[in-house]
Order: sequence, then C-alpha cells, then structure tokens
Amino acid sequence: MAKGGRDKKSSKGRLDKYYHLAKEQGYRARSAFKLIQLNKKYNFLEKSRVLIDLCAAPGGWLQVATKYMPQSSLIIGVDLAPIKPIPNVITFQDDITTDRCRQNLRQEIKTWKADVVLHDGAPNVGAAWTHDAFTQSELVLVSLKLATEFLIKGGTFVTKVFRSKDYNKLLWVFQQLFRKVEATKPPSSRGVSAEIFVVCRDFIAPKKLDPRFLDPKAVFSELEASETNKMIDIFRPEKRKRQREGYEDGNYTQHKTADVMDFIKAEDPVVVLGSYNQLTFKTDESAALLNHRATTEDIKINCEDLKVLGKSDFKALLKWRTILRDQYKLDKKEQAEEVIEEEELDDDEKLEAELENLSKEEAAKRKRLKRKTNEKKMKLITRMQLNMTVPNDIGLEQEGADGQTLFNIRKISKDTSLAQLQHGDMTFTDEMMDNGDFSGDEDMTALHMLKGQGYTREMDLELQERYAVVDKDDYDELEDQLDNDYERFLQDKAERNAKFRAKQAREEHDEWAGFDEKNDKNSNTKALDDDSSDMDSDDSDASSATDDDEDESDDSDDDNDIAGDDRLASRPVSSSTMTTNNNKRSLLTMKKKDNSLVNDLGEKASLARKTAGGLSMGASMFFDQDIFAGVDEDGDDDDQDMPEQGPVDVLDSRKRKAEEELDNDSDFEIADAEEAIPSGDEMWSGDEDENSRAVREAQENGLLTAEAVTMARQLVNREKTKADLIDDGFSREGFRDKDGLPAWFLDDEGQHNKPNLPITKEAVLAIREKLKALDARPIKKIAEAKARKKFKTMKRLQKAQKKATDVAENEDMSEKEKLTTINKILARSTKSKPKKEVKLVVAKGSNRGIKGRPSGVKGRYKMVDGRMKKEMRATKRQEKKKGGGGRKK
Ligand SMILES: C[S@@+](CC[C@H](N)C(=O)[O-])C[C@H]1O[C@@H](n2cnc3c(N)ncnc32)[C@H](O)[C@@H]1O
Repeated sequence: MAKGGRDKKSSKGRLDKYYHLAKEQGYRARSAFKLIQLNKKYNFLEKSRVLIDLCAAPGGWLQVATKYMPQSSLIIGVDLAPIKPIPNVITFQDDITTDRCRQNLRQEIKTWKADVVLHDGAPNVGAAWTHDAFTQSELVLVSLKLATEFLIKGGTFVTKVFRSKDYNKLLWVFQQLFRKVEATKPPSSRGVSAEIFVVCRDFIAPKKLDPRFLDPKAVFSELEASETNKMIDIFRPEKRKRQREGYEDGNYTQHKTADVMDFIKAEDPVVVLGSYNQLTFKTDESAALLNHRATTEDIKINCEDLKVLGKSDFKALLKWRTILRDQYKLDKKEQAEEVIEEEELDDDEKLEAELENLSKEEAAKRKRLKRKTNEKKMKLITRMQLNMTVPNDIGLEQEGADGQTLFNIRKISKDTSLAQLQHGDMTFTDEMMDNGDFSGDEDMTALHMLKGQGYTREMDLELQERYAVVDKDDYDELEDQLDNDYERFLQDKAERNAKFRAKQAREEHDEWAGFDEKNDKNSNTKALDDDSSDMDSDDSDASSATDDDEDESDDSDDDNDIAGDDRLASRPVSSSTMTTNNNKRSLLTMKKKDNSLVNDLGEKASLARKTAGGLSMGASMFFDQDIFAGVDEDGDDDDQDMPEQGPVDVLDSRKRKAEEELDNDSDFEIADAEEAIPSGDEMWSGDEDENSRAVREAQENGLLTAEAVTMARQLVNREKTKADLIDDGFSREGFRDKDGLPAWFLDDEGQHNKPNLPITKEAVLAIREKLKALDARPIKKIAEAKARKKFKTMKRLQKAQKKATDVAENEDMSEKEKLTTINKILARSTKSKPKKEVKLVVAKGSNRGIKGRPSGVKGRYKMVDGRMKKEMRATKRQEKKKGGGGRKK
C-alpha cells in the first residue's frame, strides 16, 4: 500500500529537485523554497522582528523565517495540524477561522505588531477543486483579516491564492489595503499548480475599515457579467463569446486536445486555440481535412502544439479555418439571416445606415493609417534608443510609414540575415513579418516564397475572393482583425499560464532594456497624444490630470497617509461614473488623488447594481488598477474601425470595450510582472548560502579539481551552458533514498559511488602544475623556523666578522697567529651550539610528588615517572629476549 502510494507520488514528479534540496538542507517541506525565493525577491524577512505564519504546519516557512530573520525575533506559527517544536518559534494548534485563534495570537504577540504575516494555507486540495478553491479564497480573506488586525503600518502580507474566478476580487481587496501588491509564482511552485503568491507590501493600516472588505459574501458576490461583450467579427459575422471566468473550472493542468472540427465549428476559434494544447485529426470528418489542399504541412505542424504558435502561425490557422468554414458553408445560415434582417429596413433607414457605414469606414481607414504611422514612429524611436537607427534614416523610415514602399528585400541581403536565410533559419522572416516590416504586396509574396507553405499566398487570394476584397485596405482590415485576435490569444494564454506570463514579462523587459519607466511612459503618452489629436479636449484634460496626479501621489506618499486612512472607511466612489471612458478617467483621477483607493465596497457594489446597463463591480475594480495609467486611448477607436459592426450606440461600444478589458484580468499581473518578475533563473537560486560559499572558496583558492577546471573551460568556451551543468547535476543516483541505510554502507557508497565527471588532459595538466607549485611552498612553521635559523646564523657571522676584524687589527699578534685565530673564530661561528643537556630526574624517593626544582639539581631538568622508565626498559628486555629466543628456536 505504502509502496503504491510512493510510486504514485514519484510518477507525478512530486519528488523534484526542491524536494531533495529541502531534505538535504533539513527543511520540513519543499514549500520552504517558495518563501526563500519570495524573500529573495522582496527582502521582507531580514528587516522584520515579528512574524506570524498562519497555516504553518509542518513548519517549513517557520524554519526559513528563523534562518533569515534577525536573532531573537518573535516568530509565531499556527495551524490546524500540530507543528513539531522549532527553536525560538512559538507554535500552537488552532483553526485560523476561529475567534479563539485570534485571541491566542493576541496573547502571544501582546502589544506588539507583526512586520510580516504569512499565509500558505490550503484546504485539502483534492477532488472538488471548485469548492476547494472557494474555501481557499475564504481562507485568504480570513488571513487578510488577521493581518489587518496584527500588521504594523507598512507591514507585509504574503498569501497563496489559487487562480480561480475569485482571484481578481482578492487582488482588488489587497490593493485597497496595501500600497504595493504583486502576484508572482516562484520557480519552486510547480508549473502545474494553479497556486500563485501575492506579496502585499506597505500596509496602509486604516483606522477604520468597512467590514465588507473582508466579508467573503460581499467580496465574492459578483454582479453577473452583463451581456454586452459582443464584438462583431468582420471575419466571421457571428457572436464572439469570451471566457470571462478565466480558466475552465476543474481543468488546469492537463494536456488538452480538441478535434480540428471543434476548432472549425467553434464560435470563437481564439478561445479554442487558447484553451487547448493540440488539435487532432482523429474523427472521419477531420481526417478528411488532411487531404485538403489548404491543409499544408505547416498547418498540421501548427495543430500539433498550439502553445508555441507564433503570430504568423496563428493567422495562418485562422485563415485556414475561414476557408474550411466557407467550404462547409458554416457561415451561410447566419449570412442569410442577416439579409432577412436587412430586408426589414425601409429605404430611408437603409440609406442612413449605408451612409453611416460609409463614414465609419472612412474614419476607420483614417484611424488605421494614423495608427500605422504612429506604430512606425514608435518603432523608430525604439530603434534610435537602441542605437539601431541614426536620425538621418528617419526620412527613409517615415517614407514607409504608410506601408506602401517600405519593404526592403535589400534589408535581408545587406546584413547577416541573408546568411541566416541561406541556412534555413526563418526566424528573421518571422520577426520581420511580425514587426510589419514586410508591407507591400510584392514583399509579402516574396516573403511567402521564402517562408514556404504555412502562410500561403494562395490562401490569402482565396480569402480576398471570399470577402470580395477590392482594395488592399480591405485586406488590411482582415489582417487587423487577425492581429486583434492574436492579441486576444496571447492574453488568454497569459491568463492560463503563469510561466508564460513570466516569460512574456521578461521578454518585454529585455526588449526595453535601456528605457527607464519614465521614458517609456513618456513615449507612450507621446504616441497617445499623436494618435488622439482629434480627441475632445475633455479627454486630454482628464488624462493629463491623471498623469499629474500620479506624480503627485508618488511624491506625497506620506502626506496622504492619514487622509487616505480615514477615508478608507467613509468615502464612497460611484460606479455610475464609469459608464463612459471620460468617466473612467475621472474615476482614475479621483483614485489617484486619494492615493489610497478609499472606497466603500458596499456602496460601490450597490451603485453598480443600480446602474442599468452600467459596468459591473468587476469593471470598476478593473479601472482601479494602476495599469490604466498607460491605457491606450486609441484602442477605443479600434472598435469603431470595424465597418461590419454596423450602426452601434457609442455608449454600448464603450461598455463593450470596458467589459472586454475587464476580461483581460491578467493585465494586472502582467503589469506587475514587468516590474518585478526576475529576468532569469539566477534570481531564484535555491540555496544561496551554499552557492555563495562555493563562489567564495573558488575565488580564494581557485579551482582545485580537474573536473572543476574542465567545467569552467566548457563554460568559458560556450561548449556548455549553466543550464546544462545544472541538468547534469541531477541524476537518479543523487536522489537515492538513504534513510535507514547502515553507516558502513553509506561510507562505502560515498567512497565508490561517485559521478564520473569528464575531464580533459589540459585540465589535469593545469591542476598538476598548480599542485606542484603548492607543494613547492613550505608550510608556515617550517618557513618560520628556517628564517629564524638564517637570522641566527647571520648574527653569529656578524659577531665572528667583528672578532676577526679585531684580531686582524691587533698589532701584537704575528700574521700566522692572526690567521689561525681567525680560522678558529669562523669555524666556531658556523657550528651551531650544542644543545644544552636536559637532566632527567626520576620522581621517586625524596623527589616523589615534589613541586619545583628537586634539591641538588642544576641546569635544565625534566621530571620523569620511574615506572615509565622501568616499563620501557622491561619492554626492551622482553623484545630482546623474544628476538633471541626466536633465533634459538
Ligand atoms: C501547504 S500547508 C502549509 C505549509 C507551510 N507553509 C510550510 O512551509 O510548512 C497548508 C496548511 O494549511 C493548513 N490549514 C488549512 N486550513 C486551515 C485552517 N482553517 N486553520 C489553520 N490551518 C489550516 C493545513 O493544515 C496545512 O498544514
């Protein structure tokens, strides 16, 4: 039974490197590394003196806290389960949801306040995930409540949250109570786990707090999302249904496949691409598609792994789908329905609608052109920042801003990219395509010829034919729509995959290296200004006010503390103000002015409820996020860019926009991740002490083994990467369970069961030389003794020299006498003095037990035990006898 259990554990990959590291370093749970890594990122333990760990069993986090916090800190841990004692830690068993636990905590902490409150609580995550997730969210609120009671102003609250539908609501509440809220997933948290850690810093410590902030009923009761999120797709005149609840409940970790036909028939193909890992051709219907001429090899490859779709792959799949839908006449019915609807209009209405459509199309075209120009400008600025373009080039770049003449196949031939292409490396073309560097028709054809099958010209032509596209702009609209879809796809993907989010943030971070946040903001603002020059003045006022306020809030953090604290309980914010974008901005402005987001949750919710067709509480939460500071105002226009949308009420359109943005709930995290997610695994090394010790030793003593020298050379010569070395470090052998094995066996294993690391001849020679040099160096004591001897000899020689000079100058001596005397003096000086004899005094008779010098003994002496002397003599005698006896025999 136990064996089966263990196997199951292993097969799940549960016994990973952190498990083994935890065992090695004596941590009770692998989760200890989560706190180590969180602390490495945010450094909250070192400067804390009082810590409360809610849900602390078995005590891994407590162990970490004792290690990283200053000595004699007060550390309290509580859990439903008993916690084995940890030195200098107070633990007790309690349910954190009870009042008794609160009282016990109060008793332990007395009048102090905690600098850190940790919460890693998880109810038994098992079969009923949905239920568990909710209970976990409740636990989080309970722990937050305790945190608000015990935390010091400016304190830190760290909690685990599961990515469920309550996630954003929890984040919103955290944001009301802490100035800095960041969600992060430390590397030791398993990728397959839906858990994420939220680090809330700088506790506002409001004097009064509306209890509804911490009441699960108030926080988790969400207004039903309105039905207004309908984006009419110019590609598919059908309703698009977004997964507003984020993850599909209960299915977070599996490799999911869907049949290709599901993708083709789906209402929203982007959701399918975002939700599944693979599209299969297993049914008869889908298998038949394999022979379709549009199903190229690239399409098949794209279907294999949807998680790695690039932009062009994504677009190719959608175009392929459209062609197939056309073939299966899946859109025909809806089109017919539309026609019938249109017939119902009378002539005047038709004319009006047509005119409206025309003017909208015209406006959309203008906007698109402007946006493209701005994109080009932004790209140019980026390039200049990265020293890729000199100002002289600007004219050339701008010439191509309208996308008519810019493409340079020369660009490929000029630089190293040609060599890349010749070697079959098409990443360059992908990049150019994604960047929009290929713009003209000929360019696209040329590129597609280079690219091969996936994104075929044929497919594009077929699509143009299908939509009776008459000019390039119309086709651009299709492309725009695909671009939007791709953005949506990325968003969905980001929501689903925390790792992807981290990667994306890293990439963005890398991409913009060299820009500081301010510059970035400025350039964005500039683009916005350019883009929205025709925006009404109210808008610009509002946005500038927002910027100012933001600055203000940054500068006057402290000033606003008290005001903010008081207002947290009292000042209502009306959700009804958020029905238009103008109002969205004014809310943002208000919020920024307050600097502490002081809202009355209930008031806000009820007002939202009251607002017929208004935004939901979730939307207001969304607008409260800092990410709005950089919101792309031009995005509003994009909605109107779609001619097929037909006459739509502007208000509705904005509501849709707001709702759509609400759905992109991961925005919050991405924004945070940009700032805070580390830019490499090195940020997250598991055991820093060991690492730093090893580094220090290597720095002090150099590399001492041939293996180390070989590895170092491989690293320097780029034959191996750091990741390779880490991988090599983990082997099955290293993780053998040693519990219960006898010591002699482990000793033996230790001697012989060693990894056979590769070494090179050069490394061996280098080490040999080094050791030779080391060997040649005398040890300290010998060197000192030698130096002393040399010094004494020198002194003696100097003395002898002086004596010899005196003799030589003596006029009373004959030359012969002088010579003999000098020779004697020199001979004596080179001879070392005979050692003074040490007299052995036997401690017997009158000498027994005396202290000090025995009477009648002069000079050096040593007391010896008579027995010892006797015994030694006896031993010698016996040996002599034995030896003699042996010979006799
Ligand atoms: C993942 S473990 C915590 C591990 C801990 N951070 C460590 O490093 O050892 C989650 C813990 O939450 C505890 N827990 C769940 N619900 C609780 C509750 N209502 N009150 C107290 N503890 C609770 C469980 O008993 C469990 O020990």
